[in-house]
Amino acid sequence: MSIPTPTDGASADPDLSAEIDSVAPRQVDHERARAAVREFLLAIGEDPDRAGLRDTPDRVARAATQLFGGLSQDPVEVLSARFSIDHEELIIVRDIEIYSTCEHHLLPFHGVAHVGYIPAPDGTVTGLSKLARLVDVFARRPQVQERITTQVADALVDHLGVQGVIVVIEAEHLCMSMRGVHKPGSRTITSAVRGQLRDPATRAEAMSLLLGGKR
Ligand SMILES: Nc1nc2c(ncn2[C@@H]2O[C@H](COP(=O)(O)OP(=O)(O)OP(=O)(O)O)[C@@H](O)[C@H]2O)c(=O)[nH]1
Ligand SMILES: [Zn+2]
Repeated sequence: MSIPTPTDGASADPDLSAEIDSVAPRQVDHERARAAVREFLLAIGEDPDRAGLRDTPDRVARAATQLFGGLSQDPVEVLSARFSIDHEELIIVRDIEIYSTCEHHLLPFHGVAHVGYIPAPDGTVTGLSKLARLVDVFARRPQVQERITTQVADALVDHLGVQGVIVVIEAEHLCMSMRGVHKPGSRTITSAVRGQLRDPATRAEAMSLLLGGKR
């Protein structure tokens, strides 16, 4: 499979350029989620009081706290871990496993994210794990893949002051695999490129490191 040359991931869709500064914590309302799942089980013709389902509303509500935990997390906080190592060249973390939930069907999509950036001119970087945490902050929300890609790139520009960033996400959407069009195995690839990485030579170097002999 070949990856298309990434284009600027910016979009005219206001949803895609949604404000990513400090978010007001939005904790899952456990009791409300529990009641909604019980109601949903009734709606599909199930008996929520049968033995196998009795604890399901509670389990789903607890799972939602993890799956949508990103709604109460602040990307600014993740990127507050920073230090200067006087490095002004490309830094890439690739193959970051990503699990998210499609906002159209509330079904999972999963795959890998690759994040590369050129630090700010003063050589300030963030911890490598923070790039993966940043991906999770945005993935653990009801999402579309394009928005996660855009939000990760913009967070690095806005809150780490990077000179350039490239984000590529490859994922399989279960809403396309197990229902609807029924195309298991199809992969959606999205990219966002900002700043110096929009230069064709720098972008080409980043892409070859990012895909690192995988294809
Ligand atoms: N662009 C984009 N589309 C997505 C994403 N996740 C799911 N979708 C699509 O959202 C669309 C919703 O289309 P609708 O016609 O409103 O819903 P639907 O009738 O369930 O569509 P089908 O999936 O084609 O059965 C579908 O084409 C999905 O494939 C995503 O991350 N990005
Ligand atoms: Zn979907």
